[in-house]
Amino acid sequence: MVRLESLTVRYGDRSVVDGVDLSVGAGETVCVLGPSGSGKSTLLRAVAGLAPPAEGRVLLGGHDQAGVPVHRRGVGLMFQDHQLFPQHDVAANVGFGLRVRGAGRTERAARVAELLGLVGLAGAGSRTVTALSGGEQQRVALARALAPGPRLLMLDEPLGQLDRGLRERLVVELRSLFRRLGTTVLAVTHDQGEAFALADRVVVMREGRVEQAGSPVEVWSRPASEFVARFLGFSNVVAATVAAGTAHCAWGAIEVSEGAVEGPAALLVRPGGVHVAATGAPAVGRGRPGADGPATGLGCVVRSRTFRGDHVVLHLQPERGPALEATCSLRTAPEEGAAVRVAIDPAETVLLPPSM
Ligand SMILES: Nc1ncnc2c1ncn2[C@@H]1O[C@H](COP(=O)(O)OP(=O)(O)OP(=O)(O)O)[C@@H](O)[C@H]1O
Repeated sequence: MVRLESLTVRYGDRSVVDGVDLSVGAGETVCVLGPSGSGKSTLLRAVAGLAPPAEGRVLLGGHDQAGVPVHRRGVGLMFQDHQLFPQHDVAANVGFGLRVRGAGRTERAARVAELLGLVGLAGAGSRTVTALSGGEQQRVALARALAPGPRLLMLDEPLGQLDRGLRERLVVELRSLFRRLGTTVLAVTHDQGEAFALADRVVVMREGRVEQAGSPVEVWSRPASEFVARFLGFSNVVAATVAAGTAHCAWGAIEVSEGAVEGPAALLVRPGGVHVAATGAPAVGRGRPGADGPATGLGCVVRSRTFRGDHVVLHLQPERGPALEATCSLRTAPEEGAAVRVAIDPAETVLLPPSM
């Protein structure tokens, strides 16, 4: 449905999108994820025809879109600030694209009613858009983008301005709606939770380039780089050297898979893989084990605890190496200031390429 070949978009002499190759299959939902300024919106604008490529090609349905204007690309756009027409009611907003295309009054009314039903706003056609809640406005914007039956729906931070609870609910609704309609979707967001809940495939961007692409599970379980790991919120990353199935790092020696590439690397430890046991011993004045001892008894001090509903996140200062984050149950969480020993579970680690 969508194919980007070495797509580059420049502002002045700066490549904001830099040689991106990406495909989106029919009926697939792809979410482009990345920090602010990584080029996500520009990528979307290039596909829509709002930002001309400096190099490379945009193909939709196999056809090169060079020179094809926005309104002839057959794409539906929905932006963060949903840009509804405040002077028109809900039905006129949803029917806007149909009217532009010359659809008659009866056809328009039927299609608008159908779409309002789809987005859970049946019967709301005569309401004023300014009197709707943020979530309702979002649904109207979605119905408007879907109304002309676009072959591709593009969403830019679709749920950006809504509160967390509403976003989580809408993401689930959107996903089932897209599945039902078989809509092809290319969305951009900086919110990884949103991307992971919505997408069949996520694409992580960094400074105009694709850093990693894969299913949510693949990216989550095997981040390709320290950048991706940190972007996903993992902070336990340390420089390591791999030799004979062991990663040697400041936190100790940790078993890795037999086939692991030897030499310099970075090691990610998931917070759930940092197992904490209280020592009862004072935090200071402990004997220091060797700099590369086994990571089964790394002494740490609990710097802070953050309550997260069903678990507690502990911020630990190890006796050597960078800070560590651990999760544990409410029942077993040690107090701030407590001295603990941690064991690192090798099954909860990921070897990453060495960081630059
Ligand atoms: N019209 C423009 N002229 C010059 N520079 C621009 C223009 N539009 C965007 N940029 C720059 O291009 C870079 C990428 O912007 P873009 O909006 O694509 O990033 P983004 O990843 O979508 O960010 P955000 O999440 O903040 O929206 C930014 O550094 C931005 O300042």
